[in-house]
Amino acid sequence: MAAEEEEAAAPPQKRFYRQRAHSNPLADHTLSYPSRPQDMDWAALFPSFFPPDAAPGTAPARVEFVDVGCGYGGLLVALAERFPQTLAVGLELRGKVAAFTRARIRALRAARPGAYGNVACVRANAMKHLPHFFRRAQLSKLFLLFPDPHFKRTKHKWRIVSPAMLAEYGYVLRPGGLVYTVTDVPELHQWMLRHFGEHPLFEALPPAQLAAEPLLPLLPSVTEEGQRARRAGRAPNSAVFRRRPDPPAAAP
Ligand SMILES: C[S@@+](CC[C@H](N)C(=O)[O-])C[C@H]1O[C@@H](n2cnc3c(N)ncnc32)[C@H](O)[C@@H]1O
Repeated sequence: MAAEEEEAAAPPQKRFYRQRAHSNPLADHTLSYPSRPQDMDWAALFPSFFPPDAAPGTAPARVEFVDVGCGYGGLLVALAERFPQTLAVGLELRGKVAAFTRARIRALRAARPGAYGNVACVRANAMKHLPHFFRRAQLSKLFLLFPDPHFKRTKHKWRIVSPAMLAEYGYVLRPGGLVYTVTDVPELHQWMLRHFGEHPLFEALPPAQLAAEPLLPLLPSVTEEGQRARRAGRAPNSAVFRRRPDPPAAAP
């Protein structure tokens, strides 16, 4: 095996990918993103789902799950194992963290050919560019796991849950699609409950459906932040919100 391939196949070490805990999502970052969803080169991220010999007219595979602020990729790995036929992408603002997650997925793919081909990570600012990546009603699941709490009132505008962001989540999610939130910060949990509760496009999942939601028990401990919270004895607060059907069009 060539040295380059060996390097690509080795699991990455976090000490080479350290970065400041927070990145200002409103700052100017040098990010590349497509002008429109149809301009995104998804085949480069998920080559096994875009075979060159696909029959003409075959509908191209599309991302269905998005992990907003995926960090070091723990959820993506779990999704790859549980939903191997569903494309899932993690959006991560911090460059080195996104690079770690990409290297982690590369190493997993090399270690188990045929597996992990359905997950990928993109360095992106979900607060600015979500509709550049995804079409209207494209997604069935969105994950907001341990989002940055930004405690100070002056930084609340950096939070990934806000009326403006909910309008975008409502745009990219299909009716019936689900948003999963987990946080170990009770005040942020209340903030998310309030914003989703007040938004006309979302409703909290009724308790009986929440209890039967198969992914929910997994989410608090599958990511690196979740494991950190668990080690520190901080309890996770979870919620699931459903995208309501579109309201009827107004009469002309
Ligand atoms: C506290 S970490 C949680 C990471 C992961 N979800 C977990 O549970 O381990 C929050 C992550 O969201 C990322 N993030 C914050 N704002 C973002 C944005 N606007 N777009 C994409 N990622 C963002 C941060 O860089 C950070 O890695």
